[in-house]
Amino acid sequence: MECDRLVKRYLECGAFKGRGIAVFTSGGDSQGMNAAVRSCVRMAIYLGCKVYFIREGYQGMVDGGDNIVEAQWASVSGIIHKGGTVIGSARCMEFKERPGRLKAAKNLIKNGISNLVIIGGDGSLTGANLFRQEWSSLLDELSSKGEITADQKMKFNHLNIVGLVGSIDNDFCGTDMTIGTDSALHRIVEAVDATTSTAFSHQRVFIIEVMGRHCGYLALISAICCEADYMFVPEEPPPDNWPELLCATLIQARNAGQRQNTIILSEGAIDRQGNPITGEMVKKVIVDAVELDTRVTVLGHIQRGGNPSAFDRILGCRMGAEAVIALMEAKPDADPVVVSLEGNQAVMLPLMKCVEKTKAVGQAMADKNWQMAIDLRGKSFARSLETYKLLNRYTHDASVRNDDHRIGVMHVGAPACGMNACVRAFVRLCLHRGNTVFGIHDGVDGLIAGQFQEMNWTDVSGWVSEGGALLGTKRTIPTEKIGKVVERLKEYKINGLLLIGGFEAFMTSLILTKARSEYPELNIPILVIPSTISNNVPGTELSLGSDTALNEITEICDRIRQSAQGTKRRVFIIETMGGYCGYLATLAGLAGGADAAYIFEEKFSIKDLEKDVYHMASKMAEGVQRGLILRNEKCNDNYNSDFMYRLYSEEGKGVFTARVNILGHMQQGGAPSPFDRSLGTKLGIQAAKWFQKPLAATDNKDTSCVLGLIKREYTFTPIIDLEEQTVFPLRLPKAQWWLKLRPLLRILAQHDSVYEEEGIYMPVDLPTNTGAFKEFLEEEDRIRKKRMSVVAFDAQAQAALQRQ
Ligand SMILES: Nc1ncnc2c1ncn2[C@@H]1O[C@H](COP(=O)(O)OP(=O)(O)OP(=O)(O)O)[C@@H](O)[C@H]1O
Ligand SMILES: O=P(O)(O)OC[C@H]1O[C@](O)(CO)[C@@H](O)[C@@H]1O
Ligand SMILES: [Mg+2]
Repeated sequence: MECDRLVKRYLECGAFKGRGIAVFTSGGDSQGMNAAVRSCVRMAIYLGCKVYFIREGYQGMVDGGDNIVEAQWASVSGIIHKGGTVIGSARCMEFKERPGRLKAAKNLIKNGISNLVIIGGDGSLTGANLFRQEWSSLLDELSSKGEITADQKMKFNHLNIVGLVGSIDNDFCGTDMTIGTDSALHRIVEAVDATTSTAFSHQRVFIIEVMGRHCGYLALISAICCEADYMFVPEEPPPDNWPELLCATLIQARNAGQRQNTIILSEGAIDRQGNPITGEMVKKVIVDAVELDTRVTVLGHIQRGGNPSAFDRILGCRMGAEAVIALMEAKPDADPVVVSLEGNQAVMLPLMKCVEKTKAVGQAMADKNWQMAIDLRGKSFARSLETYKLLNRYTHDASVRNDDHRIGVMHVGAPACGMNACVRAFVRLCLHRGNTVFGIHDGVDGLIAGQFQEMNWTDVSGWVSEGGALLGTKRTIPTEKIGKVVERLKEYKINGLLLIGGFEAFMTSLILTKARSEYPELNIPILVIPSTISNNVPGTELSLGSDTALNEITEICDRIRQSAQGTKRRVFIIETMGGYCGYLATLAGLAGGADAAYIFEEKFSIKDLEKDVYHMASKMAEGVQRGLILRNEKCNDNYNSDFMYRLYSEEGKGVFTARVNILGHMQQGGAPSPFDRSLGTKLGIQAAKWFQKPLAATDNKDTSCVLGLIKREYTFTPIIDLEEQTVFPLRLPKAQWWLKLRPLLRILAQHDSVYEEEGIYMPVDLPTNTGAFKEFLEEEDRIRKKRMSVVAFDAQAQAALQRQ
């Protein structure tokens, strides 16, 4: 099987021996900062650097002393699941002035540090850039005052900096997501789901104020995720007559049968004159004009609290490692970079350009150039804004009507979170364009049985927050039943079909498309939206529902590990779903800080298992109490969960005990994650737009596609083209982008084999004068020593047991 390994980076262990590097967190804390700190420390140690924490952000740098401490591998153990930042963060006024920065420079040089990883927001990164620009003049001043030696001045004449954007606000231009934003959205969505139920009981209006400073991202996405009736964001102040518009919207919703309303207000919301719009102002408007019972809830710092989401942990891991590599490879004359995320790819962007662009948004807002502010926030922001507006208009769009369109929407496969949001958005936009939409219940079986429901605007109200598949779903594919499917489609005059589901939806579409020559009635546009927790459908990098599943697994792993507190050394073997696809096991392994994640795509032998068991034992010997091993349900028929349990139990005797957890259907999740809600909504919109073309009968391959997310773009790929990109017996796409994350998972788990793999599996006739051969020997030596320490520990433990 072909794997997407193109992006694999080869870096030798110890390649940058002796370099001094420091990592710190600054500005408002955010969830995921710990994952980034952990990753920086471990990658730096892997590369042979001496790595320091600077506690309390710039304040610790200015104060020096105990605030600058060397970090060890174990210093970052057991922190990945924690919110906030274990090394502290601060807003430091002293650093804004030169004397403060002078003290900071002296403290860094005293500790031999001239490489900095800054994890913070735009302010922190601006400060770091200024510091770097001033560095040589600061050194001149320190040297002239005799506070550093000439040697030190020479040795540390250059300051390298790399930025990681850690902030819940997602206000930094250049990255799709800043570390912490996704977790803040989790908090907001949980809170709004909670207020919605009480609002329903009392028929109330809730105005929820969310953070974000001058950026409306959190407000905008949470408005989409929570079906808010009205929203205020700073980048697009409401029209001057907003009080009337707002009240009319609320009344319209009530007339349509809604018992409650949600209004999302960004803390930075302003009117078109630039004056703040507050929760109390909005409340007064509603109470005075329409006398609805209204409450204001300010979510405040709750949004910055709690455990990081799976996404933020993974983002922190990826960005942290990339930052250290970028720092080590930085040339003195090159511009400093910020590590960003573009789609699924980590990219390095010029830090100052991003800071300037970020500042330009503020300027555009100050100039009341709202369109410019939106454009500068990026395409995704503008698209989200459009999505929100489209779904909140109750009126039909008279300008673009397609009244002859009769489109069916159904699920095929297992339920996945986000499916309902997708149906809601699809139904509403289609209705908006004058189409007739039929919800087909219970998949292909329901279609054949004629379970068609004509959908109205209000039929899908409240669907975004619902897990599972409200239309019902089944795994049946129409192999032997094409004739019956065609009969029903004809009966209901269906001239377009949307399938939202997993590999079975893909198969159904392929079967129907291939049957077009036999059944001309199937010459209708057919679209598949991949939606499965397994993330195994070709034509997309991410399928709907997989983010919720990942969060479920991550949370369960946290709980399982915690359950062993007080228990002596224990290893948990956790089996995840996914069929043959190792996506969930790998990503949950990264998010959970797992020691290993076994997947089908990456072959492993008994030797690997043996090595991992010894590795685990040696970690335990060094004081680690708990181990986490993930295995995908189909990673290997013979080395199944029971086998692994027995292996770990047997080999761990006297050192640790083992337990197995097979997670099963709980991975499908309860309430959808914010990402799945918003992805489902956006995919539904894209699908509805796709169907607005004339629905002419044609067997053109472009009329049967998969709608996926590829490199952050919504992409329509003809299903016929995807056939050759698929391994059908394994139900897998041939290329899977996430396989490139495997080496990182192993490095962060201190899995020595990873980057020396070539060394270990080297042919025996390797010339002995090569570096690779030397590495091979060193690796052998390391493993041998580890084994000895395990054996020694084992003997000690056994002796102790005998004494009892
Ligand atoms: N222009 C600047 N020059 C020097 N230092 C700065 C500058 N701007 C910010 N800093 C330093 O960075 C710290 C954090 O900045 P700020 O409070 O703007 O938060 P941030 O990094 O933007 O994060 P967030 O906005 O997410 O809270 C400041 O307290 C200060 O120490
Ligand atoms: O924690 P503090 O200092 O009260 O700052 C709150 C601000 O920090 C953030 O949480 C992050 O920048 C903003 O959303 C909010 O305006
Ligand atoms: Mg900021």
